[in-house]
Amino acid sequence: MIKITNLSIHLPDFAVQGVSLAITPGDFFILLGPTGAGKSLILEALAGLVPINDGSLHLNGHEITHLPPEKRHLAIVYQDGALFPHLTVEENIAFGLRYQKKEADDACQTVHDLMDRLGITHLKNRKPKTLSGGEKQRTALARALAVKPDVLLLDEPLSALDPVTRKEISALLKTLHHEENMTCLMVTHDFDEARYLGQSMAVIRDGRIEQSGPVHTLFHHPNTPFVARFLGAATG
Ligand SMILES: Nc1ncnc2c1ncn2[C@@H]1O[C@H](COP(=O)(O)OP(=O)(O)OP(=O)(O)O)[C@@H](O)[C@H]1O
Repeated sequence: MIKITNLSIHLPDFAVQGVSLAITPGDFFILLGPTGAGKSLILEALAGLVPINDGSLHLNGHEITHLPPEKRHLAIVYQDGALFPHLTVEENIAFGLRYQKKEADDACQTVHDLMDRLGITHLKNRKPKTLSGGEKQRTALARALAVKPDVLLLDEPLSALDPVTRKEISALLKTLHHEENMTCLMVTHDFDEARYLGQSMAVIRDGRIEQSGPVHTLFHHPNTPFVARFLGAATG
């Protein structure tokens, strides 16, 4: 489903170097690693938001390396939701649908169904600055799902939330992933989140993949001293 081959990104003070990953359809794939390791850059390269120097990206067998972001059939959710401040909750969710050739009635139905599913119908006329962190992330998730992406990219979507809301939204993510059988790729710092949500994962270090495979394998059978030390903090 997602194939990243030999991805390289050269920045003035940092480089992603020869990253290759294959993510199967329906997988919940986690990118874990120390701060500044290049996790978000890999996500953004896939979304077409940073220029890449080398390598190729494929989605469902089609090369997307040089496609503009809006043609990649991906949606991304950020830590702070990145909602449009001047639009209401309902308008934020409907935003991406403007670019899809959908009948107005269908688009309206999609938005209402999503607000209902994510429990935010009562907030539909509110602007983002009046929302709590959890309400913002529910809206951001609804906006991402509205365009029916092939892959949902999640860049630390839970890290700005208080612990209770974090649990709530991560349970919601798990349900959505299960119900939609959607492929998800998530950057996180949180070992518990990785174990709760993830099926596969890669540990990233200094712009390279240190180890990738099933979540359970990485936590229990790390194959480098770095992964053992890094994840060791989680297993005690
Ligand atoms: N547009 C850019 N221009 C220059 N340097 C950048 C750019 N984007 C990211 N970097 C640098 O690349 C490195 C990796 O950044 P990235 O955001 O991918 O790390 P990360 O693993 O996601 O970190 P964190 O877990 O802290 O979010 C950092 O040193 C960052 O400063």
